[in-house]
Amino acid sequence: MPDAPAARTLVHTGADALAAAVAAALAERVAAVQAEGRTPHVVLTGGTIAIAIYERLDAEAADWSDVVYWFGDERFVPEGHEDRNDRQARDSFLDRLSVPASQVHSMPAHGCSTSMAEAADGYGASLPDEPFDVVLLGVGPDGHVASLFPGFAQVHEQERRCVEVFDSPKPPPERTSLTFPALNHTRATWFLVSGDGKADAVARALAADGSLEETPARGAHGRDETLWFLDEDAAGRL
Ligand SMILES: O=C1O[C@H](COP(=O)(O)O)[C@@H](O)[C@H](O)[C@H]1O
Repeated sequence: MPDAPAARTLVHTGADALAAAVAAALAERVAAVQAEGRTPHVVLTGGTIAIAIYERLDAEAADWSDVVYWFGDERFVPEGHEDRNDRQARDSFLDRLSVPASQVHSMPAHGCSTSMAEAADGYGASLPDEPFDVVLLGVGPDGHVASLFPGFAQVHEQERRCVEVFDSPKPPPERTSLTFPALNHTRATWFLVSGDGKADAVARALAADGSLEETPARGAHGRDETLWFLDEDAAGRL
């Protein structure tokens, strides 16, 4: 298989401009896939900039109901809890754009009938065989993506597509997360990063040398495209 193309950075003046640009780019990509006669599969992330992007998604710019939505990670708290990434996505765009619940594949919540490991494996087994169209990823100041944290064994998982995470350094402590084999089964990976607090992580992720152990974001890439949507603060140490 040919090597994935090199990552590209797209730097915007601030968080608002970044959010508007990603919202427009996502609408364009979704509409382009729909024009090919396919239903796009998009992996959602949580996080501050992601919510700002979701709030800007324009009802007229694409058919948001004809998209299948997945999650890159989730907080293992009860359904409807405000810490849930799916709750944040519902509040910021899924409900507003009347996306049917059948199009949204949430990760299991605390209170489901299985263990976290079984819940993670069940989600992994439900993932499509075809590559995702776009995987959206926020990046933590420590360089984590999804719930793959520096120094955690889950960063190196090669067999399971979704895993349980205990003792997350960022609350809440219990989570489930796609692994790199699942996250990288995608045509496009878009990193969404805003703010000075993430500038070191961005610089480490894009440096020629470095380790996945220290900066998990180094491990995510798309088969056709890897884009880093940044604001000037997040790009400040490149
Ligand atoms: O815990 C998480 O954090 C990251 C980034 O969040 P932010 O608030 O620093 O932007 C997010 O990408 C991930 O999905 C989430 O579970």
